[in-house]
Amino acid sequence: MPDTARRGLLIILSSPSGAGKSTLAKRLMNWDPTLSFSVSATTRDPRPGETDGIEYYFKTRAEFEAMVEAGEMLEHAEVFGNFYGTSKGPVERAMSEGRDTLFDVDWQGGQQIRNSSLGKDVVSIFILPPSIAALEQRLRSRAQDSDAVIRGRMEKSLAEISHWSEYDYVLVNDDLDAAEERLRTILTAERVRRDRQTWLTGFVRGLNKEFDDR
Ligand SMILES: Nc1ncnc2c1ncn2[C@@H]1O[C@H](COP(=O)(O)OP(=O)(O)OP(=O)(O)O)[C@@H](O)[C@H]1O
Ligand SMILES: Nc1nc2c(ncn2[C@@H]2O[C@H](COP(=O)(O)O)[C@@H](O)[C@H]2O)c(=O)[nH]1
Repeated sequence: MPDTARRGLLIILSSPSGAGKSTLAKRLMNWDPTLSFSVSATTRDPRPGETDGIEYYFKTRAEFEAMVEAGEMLEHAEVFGNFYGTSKGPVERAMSEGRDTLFDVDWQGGQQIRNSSLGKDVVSIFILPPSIAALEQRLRSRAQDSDAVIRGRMEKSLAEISHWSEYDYVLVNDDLDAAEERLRTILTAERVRRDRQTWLTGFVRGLNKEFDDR
């Protein structure tokens, strides 16, 4: 096989709040521990059981703004009244090691990553709930947010859903096992495509060199 370094894929998961991104991301990470999860920074308060550096890096507004000012962020956005963002460093490191990175970001983050210099390595997946009633039921059964927060998130759900067509894939998270299986299939197919491209790039480079050396 030609010796061309393989680049990691950037796998973006977006959905309205409560459709199941974090649940599916955790399942994918269990299936393939070589995946790197992009831990975002946020100004939102930690939920019970959340640990700094695991689910998020919890920041004050001033700390978050300083990261943006320093040009550290690949993307950032205000979502439900708090700031969320992705640091460039860990993503670039994982990519250069050929490791695929999973992102749980809203549509604004998805757009910014797609439009960044890393955009050609993006595979974007939009996750839909089976119904709006199921979405609300999931937010309530998660039992992590106040009634007012859940109402606010439900009000924004259609605006988030309106961006579905910007994504490479759309999948309905009805049955969790079935949705995980569909995600695995997408990832496996996209990896085959990437590896084929990497191989071909090296092969054509070899042909050019052979031609030049004649
Ligand atoms: N297919 C499913 N069927 C039933 N419940 C589900 C399913 N997928 C996820 N859930 C549940 O729905 C709730 C919300 O899921 P999760 O926290 O993964 O959503 P999310 O999209 O990451 O939300 P947010 O955008 O707010 O972070 C959780 O309690 C989770 O266990
Ligand atoms: N643009 C970004 N959006 C992000 C990022 N990390 C998370 N999110 C999105 O925020 C909402 C709310 O998340 P929650 O943990 O408070 O429930 C959800 O839609 C996430 O996808 C990020 O780095 N950038």
